[in-house]
Amino acid sequence: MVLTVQNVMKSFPGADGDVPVLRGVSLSLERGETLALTGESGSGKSTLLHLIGGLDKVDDGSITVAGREITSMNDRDRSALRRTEVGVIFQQFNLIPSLTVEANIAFQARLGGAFDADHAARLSRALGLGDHLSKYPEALSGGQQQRVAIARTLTARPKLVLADEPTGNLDEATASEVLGQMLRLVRETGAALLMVTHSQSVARRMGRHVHLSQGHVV
Ligand SMILES: Nc1ncnc2c1ncn2[C@@H]1O[C@H](COP(=O)(O)OP(=O)(O)OP(=O)(O)O)[C@@H](O)[C@H]1O
Repeated sequence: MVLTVQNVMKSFPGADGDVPVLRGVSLSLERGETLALTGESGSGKSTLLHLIGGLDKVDDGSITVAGREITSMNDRDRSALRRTEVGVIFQQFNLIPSLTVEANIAFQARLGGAFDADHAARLSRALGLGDHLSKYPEALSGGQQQRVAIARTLTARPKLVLADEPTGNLDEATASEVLGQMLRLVRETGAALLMVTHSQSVARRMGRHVHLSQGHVV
């Protein structure tokens, strides 16, 4: 199992006391599995992704990533795990403007000490970025920038990829193509993928689908 989420609870402070967002969420993902996470706006999808990514802390319950329980880890160990085992792809690409495409792609793997130039070159080619490696992000289209963000994440060989509406701001045809490339590469690298999406057509292309409602997975 790459990911096990057990009975996770999370509330945020509101005007009239704490407002529960996750009320006992459980799910799991095996190596190579792809899972779509849907739910209404405000249902807690991003919150759950942040907790799994170790960017926020649960109130109760446990989260195990690549065999390690993260809720009891200190911040340093959690960031180390995030660098080496977890890859995150958000709607905003968060590319570094002063680095070339090639350096952006290498960045995360270098940070985690796992850079493999051949692997990076293969991923760049597979994502159609071969001719753009010496350019800077500003010279690329949105779809190309998103492909760089995907290549950057997968170059680090994460066991778990967390994606929050990664193709949400691309036109339909480009979104479909980028998603196809991403799914193929995730499968090839054997990673597990958890993807938040509002799109039923995106959800249908994933191996499994869970829906977040009233603080529970249904
Ligand atoms: N840091 C925070 N402090 C207070 N409330 C928060 C915080 N983060 C999220 N919330 C609240 O938790 C609820 C769930 O938010 P979350 O962003 O997880 O929803 P979502 O399902 O990802 O929504 P969307 O589809 O609109 O992105 C919302 O009511 C939000 O206002």
